[in-house]
Amino acid sequence: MKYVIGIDIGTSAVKSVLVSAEGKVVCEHSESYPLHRPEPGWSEQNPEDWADRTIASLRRLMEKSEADPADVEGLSFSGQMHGLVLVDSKGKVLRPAILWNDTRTTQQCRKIEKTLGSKLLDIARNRALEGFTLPKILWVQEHEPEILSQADLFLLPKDYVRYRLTGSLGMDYSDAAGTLLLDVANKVWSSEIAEAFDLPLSLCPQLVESSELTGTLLPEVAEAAGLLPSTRVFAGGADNACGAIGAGILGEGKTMCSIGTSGVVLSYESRKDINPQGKMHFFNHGEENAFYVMGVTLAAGHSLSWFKDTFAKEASFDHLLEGIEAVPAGSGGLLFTPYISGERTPHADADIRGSFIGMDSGHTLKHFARSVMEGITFSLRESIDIIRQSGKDITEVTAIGGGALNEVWLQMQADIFNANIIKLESEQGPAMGAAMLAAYGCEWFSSLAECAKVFIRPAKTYSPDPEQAEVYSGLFGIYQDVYGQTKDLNERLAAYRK
Ligand SMILES: Nc1ncnc2c1ncn2[C@@H]1O[C@H](COP(=O)(O)OP(=O)(O)O)[C@@H](O)[C@H]1O
Ligand SMILES: O=C(CO)[C@@H](O)[C@H](O)COP(=O)(O)O
Repeated sequence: MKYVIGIDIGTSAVKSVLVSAEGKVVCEHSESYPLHRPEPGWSEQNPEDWADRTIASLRRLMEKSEADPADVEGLSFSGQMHGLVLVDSKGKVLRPAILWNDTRTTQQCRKIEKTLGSKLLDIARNRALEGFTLPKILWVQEHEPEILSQADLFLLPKDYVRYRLTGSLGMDYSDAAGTLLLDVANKVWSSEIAEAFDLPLSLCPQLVESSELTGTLLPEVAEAAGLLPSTRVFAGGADNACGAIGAGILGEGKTMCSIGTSGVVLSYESRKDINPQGKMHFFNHGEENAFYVMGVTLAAGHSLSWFKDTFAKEASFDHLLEGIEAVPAGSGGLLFTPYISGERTPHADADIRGSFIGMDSGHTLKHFARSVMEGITFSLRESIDIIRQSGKDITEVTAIGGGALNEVWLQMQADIFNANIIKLESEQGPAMGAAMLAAYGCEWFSSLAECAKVFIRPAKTYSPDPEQAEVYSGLFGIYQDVYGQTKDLNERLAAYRK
């Protein structure tokens, strides 16, 4: 039996899957790591935690599966996007990584817009958002110049882990697209953007394709991970690009919805010359010379995990959501907006915060839990609508991420999106996509699409219930009004956020 391994460096944990040549996930293992919030709006992780937990996760995967290490032909990565890792010329990390959901960089975003004007959308194809990497580099330039002056390279989370496992440095196009330093259509670093902010182009790592061979495991890493030093390591991609591969979003007309820490609605795009004018993200795919458009809910799964940790800490997700189907659609008039860390799509607003509207003395913990799930899903529906308005037909959506573990949530997605929802055998889309990149890199298949025919296993389809869809359609209008009605209140409350 031969295998590949996919590793997803998520925000909450690293997840590893061992996948057979038939595309079956024979074993999976997850190791979590902390997220630090030293100031309101900041979000940091220690890159060493990612590397350490990845090696531990590989060791446990090999021990649990009892697979022969000689049968593991290759591995690859998926990683949370945009996080800034600065390393010196010896590869030493210079400060904690600043993550995708850190919103300290509003001023730097305004500076980017002012300096580049329309060139930003022409070259990087995306607007300046707090989560992206260039604003983070400019924040370090302004607030910690002594750190930036020591930096030899910037890396993204999975690139740092790959470097620690193989000793080789590089970044793939799908992740580079989320930095705002890439000329997305032409697949080169933009000297124009770098020069505009006095950044040397040498700060940007060598660019590679996601399926490119980048080396083999360092002997000491191989020993610690229970693998062979000859194991081939392929570059990998952004978690959303890998999620797209793992969900089979490999052709026009295909759409996925991922509910991880963030929430994402993503549609395949083959044209490199479209410019969504910043309404949606537009990034390079992990498939060569393909792209995708995407909308992001900053706190999707995070809203539910925040709710659980705050109000039902001892409960598991399954326990918290047990019986949730008995609460009617609309949660008895309780409406939640998932803006607990600000929002991206359609409201690029780092200052907005969440609300529960319509609290009633009859509401129970279950009403609140259901309204959190509904609010998250309404937010994702806003991205579905923008993609539909751009001319794409969305009748079927593949669901991945931790949120796809709950059947009621899958049905809710069908009802709120008014589309069929496909659940796959494994919800581990990004890790599966990384495993597929390794399988393609190992030349088991002639293309990712051929690999998808074998590796992607639909398990169940959820179709919209017309009555529920009708109820949700009415509520969606009310949901959409909450942003405008709470914006000013939240701006006034911002002074009290300490
Ligand atoms: N059993 C479950 N039912 C519903 N939602 C779940 C369940 N388990 C996890 N989740 C949701 O999935 C999220 C984690 O998803 P995951 O894809 O692992 O995230 P990430 O890749 O960002 O680390 C949690 O924040 C939670 O909201
Ligand atoms: O910022 C984005 C995409 O632009 C996020 O989607 C991150 O890539 C993190 O993803 P998860 O940890 O939620 O999978």
